[in-house]
Amino acid sequence: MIECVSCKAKYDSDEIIYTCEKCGAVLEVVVDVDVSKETFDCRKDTLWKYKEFMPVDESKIVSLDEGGTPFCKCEKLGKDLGVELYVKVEGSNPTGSFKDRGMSVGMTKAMELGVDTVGCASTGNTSASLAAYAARAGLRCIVLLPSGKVALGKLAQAMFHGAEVLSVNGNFDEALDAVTQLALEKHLYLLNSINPYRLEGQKSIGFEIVHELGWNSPDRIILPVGNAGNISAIWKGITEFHNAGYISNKPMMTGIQAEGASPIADAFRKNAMDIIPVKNPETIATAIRIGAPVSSIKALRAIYDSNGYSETVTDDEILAAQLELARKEGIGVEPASAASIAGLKKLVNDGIVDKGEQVVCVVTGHLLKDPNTAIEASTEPIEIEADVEQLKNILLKNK
Ligand SMILES: Cc1ncc(COP(=O)(O)O)c(C=O)c1O
Ligand SMILES: N[C@@H](CCOP(=O)(O)O)C(=O)O
Repeated sequence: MIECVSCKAKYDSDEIIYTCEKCGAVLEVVVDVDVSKETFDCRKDTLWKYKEFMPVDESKIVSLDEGGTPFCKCEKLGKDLGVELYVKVEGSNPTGSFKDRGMSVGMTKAMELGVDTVGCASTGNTSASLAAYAARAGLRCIVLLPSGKVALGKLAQAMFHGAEVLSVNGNFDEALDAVTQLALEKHLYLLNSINPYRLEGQKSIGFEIVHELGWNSPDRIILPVGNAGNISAIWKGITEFHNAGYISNKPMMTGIQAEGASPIADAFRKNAMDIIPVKNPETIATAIRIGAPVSSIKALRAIYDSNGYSETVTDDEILAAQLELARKEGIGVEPASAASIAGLKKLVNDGIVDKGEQVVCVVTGHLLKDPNTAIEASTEPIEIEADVEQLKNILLKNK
């Protein structure tokens, strides 16, 4: 069953519907599961390990073995900040971002519904993931990208996996409005996170975190927020495991936005439930360059209900955190992902995060998604001849 998050109107799971016909709010899939947590033992480490919680037809699964991503303890960074820090490395998914979790379940639903064309608007990662999963499923794929604002790696993925790529003169929010209209006119099945089945896949990040911690919740989960689906999904997953009795506590959900694209952090500051959309969002972290997040209600609920927090970080803070994570811990992430680390640093400094807290930062996409930003932040290679004496000189000079 699908339910409106606001007026609680109910819809059949066979209906292709994205928002409530009665009040216009976003929808969520209601799952009712009664299995013991031991059920998941000895299963392959993909999100389908938790298949009882995935409300789709098991015989139609479209998968690239997404999920089961690394959960790295960051001793050095954690010590510097005075917290017990873990990083959930979502860049290790098949196309290099957490979107694959959502796409696997969303594409399975598409197969169940028998659609022939799927589509999305994207700042890059959704399109890369959708293109790969559509190829796997054998469906036509249309993606709308804001012209000139998509990182190179993501664009290459969408094109190479065979999506029909449309470059829109406008920003992500405008592209999403346009593709949503196409979906409402039934030209394609929309697989942005406004589709509640996308979030069913992404909730598995929450499942894996508490499972990794021995069926315990961390004190806090911090993640970057753009269209606001992921924070909502992780909270849904945590809540479902809590309701199932697998865990007894829940984390403070903490959403970080870029300063130039921060409607949710702005609403949080005012203790409000409604956002004021940002007309011209701007940030170097193109993945979260979003002014009107479709899941803002779900995200703000997650933050308020969990006694969580929301904060902004500057582009400079994002780039510094990206470099620090790469150099101190060997974890390469794209700029948007580093917003979680930048946010943690700011919240420690401001005394919002307590010393000794157990914190999980979700880093959402791989470094190679945005090679240009990485190269610009690095020192150029030194040109030399293949000469041992010259090499030795350089080694000694740089020691
Ligand atoms: C790498 C990356 N991080 C974070 C986000 C933000 O996630 P959400 O839109 O679910 O808030 C996105 C896309 O939106 C992304 O591509
Ligand atoms: N960063 C996203 C923006 C779209 O988000 P979605 O989760 O609603 O698909 C992207 O990668 O395109």
